[in-house]
Amino acid sequence: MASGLRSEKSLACVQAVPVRGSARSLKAAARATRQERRFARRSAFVPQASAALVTKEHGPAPVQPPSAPVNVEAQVSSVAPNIKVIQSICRSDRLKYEVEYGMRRGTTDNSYLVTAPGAVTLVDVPYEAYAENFVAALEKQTPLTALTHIILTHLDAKAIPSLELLLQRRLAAGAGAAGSSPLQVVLSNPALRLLQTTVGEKADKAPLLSSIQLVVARSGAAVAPCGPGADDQLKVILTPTPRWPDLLVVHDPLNRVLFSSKLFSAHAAPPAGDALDEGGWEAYGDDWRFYFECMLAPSARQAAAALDKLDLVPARRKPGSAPRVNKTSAALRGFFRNLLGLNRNKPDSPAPAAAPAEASEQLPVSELLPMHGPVVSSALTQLLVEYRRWVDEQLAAAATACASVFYASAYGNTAALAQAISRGITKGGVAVNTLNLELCTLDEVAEATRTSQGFVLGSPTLGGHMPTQVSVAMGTILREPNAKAMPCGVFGSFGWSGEAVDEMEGRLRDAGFGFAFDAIRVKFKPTAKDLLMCEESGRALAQSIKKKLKSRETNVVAGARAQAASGPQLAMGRVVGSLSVLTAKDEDATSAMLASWVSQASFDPPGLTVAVKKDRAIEKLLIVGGKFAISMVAEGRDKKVMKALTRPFGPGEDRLADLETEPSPTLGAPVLKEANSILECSVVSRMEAGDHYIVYASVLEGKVLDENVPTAVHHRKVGNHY
Ligand SMILES: Cc1cc2nc3c(=O)[nH]c(=O)nc-3n(C[C@H](O)[C@H](O)[C@H](O)COP(=O)(O)O)c2cc1C
Repeated sequence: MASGLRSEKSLACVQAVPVRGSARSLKAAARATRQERRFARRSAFVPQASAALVTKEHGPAPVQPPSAPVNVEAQVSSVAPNIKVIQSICRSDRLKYEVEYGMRRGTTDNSYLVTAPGAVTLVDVPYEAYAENFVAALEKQTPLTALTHIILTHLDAKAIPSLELLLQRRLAAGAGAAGSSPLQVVLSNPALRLLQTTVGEKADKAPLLSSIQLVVARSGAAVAPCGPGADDQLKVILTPTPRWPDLLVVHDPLNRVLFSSKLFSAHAAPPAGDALDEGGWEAYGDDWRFYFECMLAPSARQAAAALDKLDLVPARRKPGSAPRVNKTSAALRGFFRNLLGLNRNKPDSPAPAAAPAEASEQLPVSELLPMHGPVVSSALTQLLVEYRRWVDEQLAAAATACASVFYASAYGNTAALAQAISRGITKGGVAVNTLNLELCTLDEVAEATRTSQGFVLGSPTLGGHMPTQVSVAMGTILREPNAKAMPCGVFGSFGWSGEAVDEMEGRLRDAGFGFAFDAIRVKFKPTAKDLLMCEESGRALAQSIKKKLKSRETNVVAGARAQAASGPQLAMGRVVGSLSVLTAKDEDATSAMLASWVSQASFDPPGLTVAVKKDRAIEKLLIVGGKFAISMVAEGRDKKVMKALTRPFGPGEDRLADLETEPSPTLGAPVLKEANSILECSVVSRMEAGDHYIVYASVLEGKVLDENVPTAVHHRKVGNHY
């Protein structure tokens, strides 16, 4: 298709190709129409547009408002005696170059500096916005002329300016003099091609490539020293995924750390002075999971292959110059392997730890050094266990049902919608394959359609139409014989007229397709409410797919559920809870749910827990720091409330429409006028508990509205449903 990066599929934002030449932009600005000028004033999020999507046929490009400067900082910390991490940090959510939404906690781009006798190795360079700060921080750690190796675990087009700046400064500092050994840049083949086509094509930058030696990484190859011993060599392992075909990780056997690149990353900026995951799972568990769901869940097969290949085993840091043999005891190793699910197909296999470490492919790790977010140390074992579980969940879902999300996006707005819809599908228990139409081939579109049970199509409106990439892909989808039987949906961001979504909807409707949710049209950048609606729409598609698959199997009626209930489930049904309505608010997004699994959990400070099913869209609003209100339902008024909240709701539908509400005093979240008391809460922590999250919240405010009526109790017959 349009882009040169044909083999790449992508969940998130397009590989933006810079629109070159300010002169061209100025001329275009002079020709901009009134509407386009209005667009320029209103469009808040305008990163570099994708030149492949925004073509001349769409008319002159609107004036781009100057991007507000993003505050970035660089923080350097030691993570091992000879390893430093340079964290390029953005504490706002403005740097959305990968995950397009939900980046409330900022992010970091991590680079690592490994010093060994005769070698100084830099692992990764950050995104261009950090370039100046990063190079300045690096220069404080080592003269640039002392660098012997750079390993690029993944090369994004937007990180290339940082690499260029580093190489320029290195040359200016006198590197490359006759007789000096060249700087080796180790990278995978796809990254090499990207570097050659971008830097190599710029006349002023091409000489930078001749100042370095490009080394294509082979899996298992030792690429640079990491310590004094002959065996102390950084080893490269290729772990490509459709989104990141160039991905590789690097193992340091001396320090027992893995430079894990995108794996085990999170978009969260640790507090100043903290490079590690202080606070462990409680502090970052949600961030790791969110990153996994957005970035790796759509490539679960490749993520599983990478985990199998790496075979990571938690190990203690080697004291001093201890021998290289992994001393983790056989029993401990067997335990971890079971925990990580690595023995699951070989129940009778002998304890793998019996073999010496050198003979096995296992990689002992005491810390994971990812590309984004905190260094994983205290939560290491749990994160390894959870990754395996998340991957297995995705593979299990994919074995039964899969949906494809096809989209294109010039400015990232439609990409943000695609991500939220994809997450909703995943949460609904259906595997997702998200393809950026600008980066994938038509064969991939056809193959994805053939292997899916539902699909969603997203497009921005450019020049009054959907871009050619979307229209051509749509033709491919329509030609697939199985497509018509699938539930589908359309979505898109637009500026003023929004024809693309109408065109897609019209063509699909005319061809007799059935829609799982109403067309989603969002003006410019989606708000919190739009994204919540997208998640709900994704979930609606997942439900529709599952319903179709189920209708082919035996129908499980509600009564059968009770009959099939076992002793423990029947006994669990006798556990009662007080009936309440939980309402959460975030910017313009509000959601509500009936909650009877609410319990007081602390006297001082006053605190309570609520169990929230993992697939609920409201879960997104109940992250740490999220605010919510609880309305305790009064006895005698429970039937009306139950009726109003247990009916099915469409995506974006007001769940409180049938109930009388008013804003709560401090948070402004809607609360029931007829409640006997209300509580306003702030989420302190949450943990996974089977198919629910247990949310612990401190109570900020509370008020009794009706002293005389007790709270309604929710009685059930069985414990396998509410
Ligand atoms: C060159 C150009 C032409 C556009 N033409 C239209 C148009 O005809 N109608 C419209 O509603 N919006 C138009 N827009 C606005 C985009 O649809 C809007 O910015 C949208 O948020 C882009 O979505 P994206 O971020 O997914 O690319 C245009 C934008 C550009 C840059």
